[in-house]
Amino acid sequence: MDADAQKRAAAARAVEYVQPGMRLGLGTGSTAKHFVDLLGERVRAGLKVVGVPTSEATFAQAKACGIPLTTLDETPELDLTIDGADEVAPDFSMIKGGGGALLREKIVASASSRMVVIVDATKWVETLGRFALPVEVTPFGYGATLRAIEKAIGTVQSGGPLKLRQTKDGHPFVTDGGHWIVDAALGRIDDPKALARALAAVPGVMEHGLFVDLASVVIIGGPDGIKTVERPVSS
Ligand SMILES: O=C[C@H](O)[C@H](O)[C@H](O)COP(=O)(O)O
Repeated sequence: MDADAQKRAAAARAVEYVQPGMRLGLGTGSTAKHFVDLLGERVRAGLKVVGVPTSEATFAQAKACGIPLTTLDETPELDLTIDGADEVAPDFSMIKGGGGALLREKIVASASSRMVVIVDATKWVETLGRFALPVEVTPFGYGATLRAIEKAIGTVQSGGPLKLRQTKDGHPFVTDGGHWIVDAALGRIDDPKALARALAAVPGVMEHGLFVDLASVVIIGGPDGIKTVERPVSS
């Protein structure tokens, strides 16, 4: 099985967590796209659910698939969110935001009773940080915010290059919320909770891609099949 087939297999397993009548958070990215696709098949076969998309891309896909959609204004509490991730560690801390959807993804996941994360086996890592950590910032005061992010990281661990995410034509990548993204190449993140707190305290940071204490199940699609891991009981 190649990586894409592993993602689809994980997504297919995640569909089994969906029950009739559920209010669902619909994730973003190439793995979540498989889930939305498979959920659409179930909906067209008669399953009744309602979804809140975490990005404009997922909104368009879910709508095209015929999945009934709502918003967090109409439906502020969700039963289950299914989403991908860029890295997941054994304590279920994660890096998300490789596709730039982290802010809406975190709001939707936080409004959900459960979050099921679907990944291929390459994303399951011992320590987070090989994937550059996305930090979403408001464009106003960008230079000052960048310095403050650097300092905040320095209070917790050693830093690394911070890079403004750009489109192919050299313009800043703009998120669905109208913000920019700084990718922090940290190499390793030994204390995700402490780093999450430090980054959240920086004015100008709208959200960061560290998701801690949110996922309850991780479904990993590997070359030899699917593995489902339940969140360890925290001490
Ligand atoms: O912003 C994007 C999201 O956090 C994605 O869920 C994450 O980047 C994983 O995406 P993919 O499934 O495409 O690797």
